[in-house]
Amino acid sequence: MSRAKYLTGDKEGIEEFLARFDTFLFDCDGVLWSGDHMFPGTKETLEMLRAKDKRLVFVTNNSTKSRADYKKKFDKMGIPSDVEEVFGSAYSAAIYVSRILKLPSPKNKVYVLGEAGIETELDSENVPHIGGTDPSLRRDITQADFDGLADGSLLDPDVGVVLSGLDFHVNYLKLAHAFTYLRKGAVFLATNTDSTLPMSHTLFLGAGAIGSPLVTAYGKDPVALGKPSQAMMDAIEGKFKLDRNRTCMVGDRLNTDIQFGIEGGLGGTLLVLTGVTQKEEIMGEDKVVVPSVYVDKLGDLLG
Ligand SMILES: O=C(O)[C@H](O)[C@H](O)COP(=O)(O)O
Ligand SMILES: [Mg+2]
Repeated sequence: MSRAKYLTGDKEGIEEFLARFDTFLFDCDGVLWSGDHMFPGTKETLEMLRAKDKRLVFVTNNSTKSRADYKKKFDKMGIPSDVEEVFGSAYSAAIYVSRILKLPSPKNKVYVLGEAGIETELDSENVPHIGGTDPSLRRDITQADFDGLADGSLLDPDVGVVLSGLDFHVNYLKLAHAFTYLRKGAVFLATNTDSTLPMSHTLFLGAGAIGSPLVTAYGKDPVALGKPSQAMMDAIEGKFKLDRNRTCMVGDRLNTDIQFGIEGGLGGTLLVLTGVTQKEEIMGEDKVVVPSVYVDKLGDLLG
């Protein structure tokens, strides 16, 4: 038995739950889709919520895509959306660096371990950056690299931050650059530290797994700016003027999405079982992170 209420098939319970909220914060991977495969009923459920005048915000930890990239994905999936409804961990990290950390220029340059989504969002906040998708880094490390990192001749003196995210092109050379900047005093940030990535209806290495070599070598954890970080929730509240009590977080992962909603004091959290979390993880009276309600898949909200 779970403290969370099971709503699949409970038409009345669904209607009552949805009526409690004006805004739904939607996680993406594992809730709307698995990679490019949209779950059945997703499009219709989002349309139903919009027809009820609910406001939707797409809050993803996937930092490989920018807000504009997600808008293109929504368009490709046939999901009506506005780019301003997307708030990803890459954007969350970019505004943290530019508006909260605010290192004095020129020492505010970011070394990126990640994909173009991070670079695009740093550009949107006029934050200088290196690394990332630089093709010159997609090769084996050489003795000259070791020597150049050691004597500093390969280092950019303006790098003040290392930002780690999901990187499908990670290698020893990129990690060696990031590690050396950390040892030189750079601030250690992460877009998110999800251990796994839901993809093709199974799990692969997530951003947290990609950045873990740095954590092991450097001996310190990064400050993560994605879910469950409340810096992200505060930024979302500020941008969308949330009434937290009338806001619900919809997610597939207990230690990011549901924890994000609970720690953010939202009116409710809804777990779907199409992503990372399995039903057994919310069963039993001893579980710490438990959603308000759960369904097998998002489309079950259609009743
Ligand atoms: O490893 C990652 O970055 C995450 O698994 C992934 O991107 C999660 O995306 P979300 O479920 O927050 O949309
Ligand atoms: Mg997810």
